[in-house]
Amino acid sequence: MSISEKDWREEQVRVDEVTTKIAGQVERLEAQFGETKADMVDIRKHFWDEVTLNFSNMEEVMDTYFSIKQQADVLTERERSYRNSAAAAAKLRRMIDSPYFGRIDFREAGEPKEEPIYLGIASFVDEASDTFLIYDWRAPVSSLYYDYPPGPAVYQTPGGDVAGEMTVKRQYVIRGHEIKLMFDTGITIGDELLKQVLSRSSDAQMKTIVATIQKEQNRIIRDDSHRMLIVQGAAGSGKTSAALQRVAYLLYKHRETLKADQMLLFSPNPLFNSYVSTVLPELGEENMQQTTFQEYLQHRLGKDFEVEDPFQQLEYVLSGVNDPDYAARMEGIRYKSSVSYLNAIRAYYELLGQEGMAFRSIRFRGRTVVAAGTIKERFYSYDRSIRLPNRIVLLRDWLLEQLASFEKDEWKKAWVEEEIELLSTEDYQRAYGKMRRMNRAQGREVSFDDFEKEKELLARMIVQEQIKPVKNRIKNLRFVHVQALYRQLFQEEGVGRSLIASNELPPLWSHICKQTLERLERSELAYEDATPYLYLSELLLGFQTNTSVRHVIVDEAQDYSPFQLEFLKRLFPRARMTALGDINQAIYAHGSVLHELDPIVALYGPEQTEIIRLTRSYRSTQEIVEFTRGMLPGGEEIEPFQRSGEKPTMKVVHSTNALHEEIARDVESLRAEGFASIAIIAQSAEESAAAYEALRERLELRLITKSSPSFEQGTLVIPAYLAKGVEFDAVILYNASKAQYSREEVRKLFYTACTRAMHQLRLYSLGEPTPFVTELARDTWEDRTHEEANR
Ligand SMILES: Nc1ncnc2c1ncn2[C@@H]1O[C@H](COP(=O)(O)OP(=O)(O)OP(=O)(O)O)[C@@H](O)[C@H]1O
Repeated sequence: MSISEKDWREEQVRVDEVTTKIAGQVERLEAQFGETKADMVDIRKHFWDEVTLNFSNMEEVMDTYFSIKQQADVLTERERSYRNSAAAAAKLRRMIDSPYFGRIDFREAGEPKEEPIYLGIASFVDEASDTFLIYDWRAPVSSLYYDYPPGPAVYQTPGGDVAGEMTVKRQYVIRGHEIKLMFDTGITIGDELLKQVLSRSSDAQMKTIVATIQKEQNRIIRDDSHRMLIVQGAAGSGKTSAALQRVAYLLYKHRETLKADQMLLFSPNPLFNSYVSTVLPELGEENMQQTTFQEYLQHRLGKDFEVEDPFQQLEYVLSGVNDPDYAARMEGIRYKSSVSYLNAIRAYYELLGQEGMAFRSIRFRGRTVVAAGTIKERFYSYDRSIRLPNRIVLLRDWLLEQLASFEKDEWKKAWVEEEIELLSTEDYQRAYGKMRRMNRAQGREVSFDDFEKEKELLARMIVQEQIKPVKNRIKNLRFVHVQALYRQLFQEEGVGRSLIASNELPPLWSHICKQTLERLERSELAYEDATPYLYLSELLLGFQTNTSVRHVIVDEAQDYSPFQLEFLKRLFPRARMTALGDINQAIYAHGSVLHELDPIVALYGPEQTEIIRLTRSYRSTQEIVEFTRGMLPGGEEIEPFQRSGEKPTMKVVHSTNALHEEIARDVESLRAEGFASIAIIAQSAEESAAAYEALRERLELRLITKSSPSFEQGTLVIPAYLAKGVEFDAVILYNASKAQYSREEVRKLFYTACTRAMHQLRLYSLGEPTPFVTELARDTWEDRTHEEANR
């Protein structure tokens, strides 16, 4: 639908009017917070002038207290008002440049006239006329823009549904308060603006998509009625984007009660955090908290074990094929993340309620205070109907009593006397001072005329100091020997075998047991053992919980095992969860929760769970999507967005030298074509490092490793698993050979790597190419093997 000259002029006039008003408002706000700031400085400077200090009697002390409090309250109030006006001004300042991106004209049923509604990143009300010149994209009425083409339409409000007719739907690109592009959308016309947006260059950081949110994505963003929202979406279908706009939406909708730091995003790797960190600030919202599951495991288990991270595990899976233990490890990885193992651990916990608990003796200075056997006896003497973690609490209290009675006579022991003699004058003085303070705090004023009395007190204090760590260990329930209990599951005569249903027992179980025990012996915890170990420990000792987090978003959820999600549910008992994933990008060797949706749906039950599927892929050109989807069974369901480019290419070379020459030349030509972000994707960290070493002499480029702090624009060499979730203008697949990619286990990794490309995908193969490509329809890719280098 073409827009008339007159319409353009009128729209530009409106943009000018609105931006002038916004600028006026910004000026007023700035003046206002300038004043507040001056006030704050003044209050800080003269704080004590306004306060009368008098401590002569209780009444005066109280007066002094209240006068200080009053001053402090005034200051806090000014600071809050300053922060609020500063945030409002910052948001509006962004809107001067681009005040809005959409318009709908909507006539409510029963009303004579339609009303134009303009949508922007925040609402703007004209103070003079008290009318909304711009509506926040998250306002109830704004959902019409995302959900309907022109015609009959309905939106929901807290007061009920509002039906009517949409007569115009218009999209704008406004920059520097000038309309650059403007489209009217009809039923038959595709999304012009989306096409424009998608053909741009990729960025080192993700961008907001508010102007072009698609209907099915809008469902994800606005779903507020389920405890668990699962999004299963193809590569590039906007899962992460939708999740981030969802955070912004929820912060807006629940602005009175929900704060950004009550929302937590679990991302696939630390690099990803920097990639998505600009989206919310761009929308004028604060960033949510971000972490990785590994960070949490490390925090909880890092003191006791060397905890393997998922990337180390994956490197082994990729490169350890010739290791004699490989098959057992692979089977172990799969089994230890399965529902069957989760059930076995739960059954183990039940069993431990009856028998088999393991404890550590309580010892002090090499002597046993309470032996492990005695602790065990005591534990099983408690009523079996008391829940196991509660019995442990009873045990803890009992052990503390035992320790206290042990401590009572300890000060008379010879070692204490020796310790006193060994005290330097300084230590003595310090101990003496401390003793006096302690006594005073307990209301005892002791005179130290009596040498014997003084020595006794000192001796008691020495014992108290030394016994403190033992007491703390008891308080922290360290007397429960979780390591031995976990080990027990794998011991030859152990219980593991009996707990696992015989048809579920992995064939290589004995070998898995041997491997696991050897590793535990070295105080190492394999990635596949880390969550089960922690889960068992929490079942026994009580789950640690975080009740302040209200919303947990799990990105790349296909990489989580049922254990891990169960864990998150327990850890955040008051949170809703959004899990985003793509089963086709499940790169780890373990089973994925998304594979069969059952375990993930079972987490909160089907009534509280909503599943949304996204099949349209926005990232890559139609040619790249047609190529990559062929690699997957059922891939034909993935729909490309109509944006054309070149077909992916494959070039076979026969020496590493030729490989590097060709890649270097290709990068130069891609740069010359204006592509700013180019990734050379290798299979593993090892291969990336080798590629980087060889290419750095020929090209300016950066190597990305798991400890790189952020992505930057430019040419990168990166292992496939770190490129997850991220995108590049052009992707060069470093060595798509049969030797590297033929096992089924790496198909998804290969798919993930190829789907990172937005505009160009070029594959190189040293020797025979991967069957993942050669078995694809021949018209989906181009063979450039026999082309001259200088095409
Ligand atoms: N509605 C939209 N408007 C504009 N761009 C969009 C839209 N939806 C998705 N995109 C773009 O498509 C690309 C892919 O989106 P995103 O990274 O969110 O997908 P994803 O499903 O998380 O992908 P993957 O699973 O492959 O990591 C991004 O560049 C994003 O900006």
